[in-house]
Amino acid sequence: MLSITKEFRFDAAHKLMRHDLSDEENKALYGKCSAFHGHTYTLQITVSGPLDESGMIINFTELKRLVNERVVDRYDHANLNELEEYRHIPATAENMVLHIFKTLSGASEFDGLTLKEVRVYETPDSWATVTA
Ligand SMILES: Nc1nc2c(c(=O)[nH]1)N=C([C@H](O)[C@H](O)COP(=O)(O)OP(=O)(O)OP(=O)(O)O)CN2
Ligand SMILES: [Zn+2]
Repeated sequence: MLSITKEFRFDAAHKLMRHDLSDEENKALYGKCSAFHGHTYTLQITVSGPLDESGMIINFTELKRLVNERVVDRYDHANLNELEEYRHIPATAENMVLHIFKTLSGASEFDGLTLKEVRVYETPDSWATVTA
């Protein structure tokens, strides 16, 4: 199977919390991560599909425009807890990758293609993956 992958980076802050818990309960559940802190996230997007007349699955430039518009420009230098999608669920790597996959998989730019994998690295050695 032929696929292409493009990688993005963004800086964002968050604290892990559940709104139904007190500060003490969040501290007990999430430990140090219940305090505000930041990450330089890495996001990898993998797309498969047939080659078009230009010899591409999708032009990297078009993929960059789409992912920046839908995700990176919103997330970079943001407090993730204030974004609509994480107002009611914790901004864990798992929830982020699920949301990003859902957001991008509906994009018309991927018509006829398959969004194969989305991966979010919270740190260089910790990541979450959704695979189609
Ligand atoms: N399954 C998950 N576990 C944790 C998540 C997560 O999103 N999914 N997130 C966190 C925190 O956000 C925390 O910032 C990262 O924790 P940790 O890996 O312990 O952070 P370090 O900075 O110590 O990173 P190293 O990988 O050890 O360098 C916690 N858990
Ligand atoms: Zn964190």
